[in-house]
Amino acid sequence: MEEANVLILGHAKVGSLCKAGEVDEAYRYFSKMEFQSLARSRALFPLCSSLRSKALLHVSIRVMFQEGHGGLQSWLKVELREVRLDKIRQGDAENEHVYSSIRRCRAQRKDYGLRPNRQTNIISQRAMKHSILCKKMLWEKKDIDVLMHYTAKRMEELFASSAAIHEAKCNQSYVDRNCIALSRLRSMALDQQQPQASLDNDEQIQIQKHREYKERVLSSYQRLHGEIYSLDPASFFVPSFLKAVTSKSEENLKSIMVQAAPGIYTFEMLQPKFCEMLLEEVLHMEIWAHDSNLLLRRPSTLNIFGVALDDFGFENMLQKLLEDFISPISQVLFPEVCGSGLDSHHGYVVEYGEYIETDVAYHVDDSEVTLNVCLGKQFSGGELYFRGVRCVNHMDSPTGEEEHYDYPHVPGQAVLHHGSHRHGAKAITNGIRANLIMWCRSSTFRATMSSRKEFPRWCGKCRVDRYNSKRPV
Ligand SMILES: O=C(O)CCC(=O)C(=O)O
Ligand SMILES: [Fe+2]
Repeated sequence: MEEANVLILGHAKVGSLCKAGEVDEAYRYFSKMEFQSLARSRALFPLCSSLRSKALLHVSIRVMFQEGHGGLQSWLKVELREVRLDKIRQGDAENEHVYSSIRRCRAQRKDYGLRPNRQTNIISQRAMKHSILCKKMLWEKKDIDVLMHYTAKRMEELFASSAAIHEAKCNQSYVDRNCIALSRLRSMALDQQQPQASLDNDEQIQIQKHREYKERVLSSYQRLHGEIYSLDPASFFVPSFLKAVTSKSEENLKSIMVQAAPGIYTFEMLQPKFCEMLLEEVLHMEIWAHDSNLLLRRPSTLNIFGVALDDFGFENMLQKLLEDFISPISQVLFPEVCGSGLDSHHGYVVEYGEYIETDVAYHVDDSEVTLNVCLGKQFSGGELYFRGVRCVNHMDSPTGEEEHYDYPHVPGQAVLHHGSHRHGAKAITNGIRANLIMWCRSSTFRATMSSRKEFPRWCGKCRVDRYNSKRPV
């Protein structure tokens, strides 16, 4: 095999087998991939001359970048699915992500030699930069060859790293609470009222950094669509939503809501034009950050790709959306947590793609109520799965059969749920999905919650326990 003929663009395993002269083994891998109907990935593997002789003569390098990445990702998923299935067979994983204990999870992480958060952070930052550059090139319509050249250089490294991340994530089966800590810090960061003395040194440093970050963004970012930074209900919302909420009638409000499952409400909300503009704005932010050598802050510990909108000047618009629209709806639908209204928020856009990031770990939000609206674009998979509402004491308790609900995202459509409703998002299997998410909070609820002794009525486990304790033995 002539070394010079070896062109390795993609899969680390196939690549290293080729390099080592293990052509038959490489071919076996490649055939397996074809067998899994991943034929379009073919173009990603411009293999060495010996492989070509095995009927792969028509391999073309000039494949669209996204298609190529899709191929790789699919291949990765096939492998991971097998790993996961093995674990299920061994009785080592129950019910997708949901039931297992924290102890087992920690042990597994140790096995992989990973500290997922740190590791994920480092890799994701690299992947993020890579993705943004690629997006930017596509945006500027650069020659696809240049793009492929860049991709080729980075792919092997990124691919190997993301395999490790995905493996770690697939085994994460307890409720991820990191997002709560980070979000607490974030909300403190810009809140001058917070008694700073109660914070430790690390927290103070983080807060200061966030403040500086926000100042830097706000002072130099040039908006693409200035008009979406102030709330314009008539152009943002579909007429049915606008009419129902502005009528201020509980009956009208309920008439546009579908209760998909207990405590999960869906309704048509955003106009396609607004979704499109918001997505363009987010891309514009990412490109600007890349060009300015600014590492974008992640919207939460759960998401690698996406932008915290409040850092970019959307704070007032989202606050108005909260006060005028989401709060009145939530007072009707979730009186137990926001009867007195919602008064603060954390708003962001998240993005998922076959290559970038496909799913979200099982978690609860740092919110009383969460608004989640799909912005598009075309995708399959990525369902939001819900597994029952729980208070902090019962976060990892099992899910009852009746608490299982999977919601398929639809562009423009919103879902509103209790922040403590345990949930996650399944992997998307095709395309790109982006969502606008707003964690909505009530200071009144938080103040009274901390002094309350009795069980919360909204927690599924507390309810069952109370019922059982009252039953005659
Ligand atoms: O991607 C989604 O739809 C869910 C994301 C989510 O749950 C979150 O960001 O808190
Ligand atoms: Fe969430």
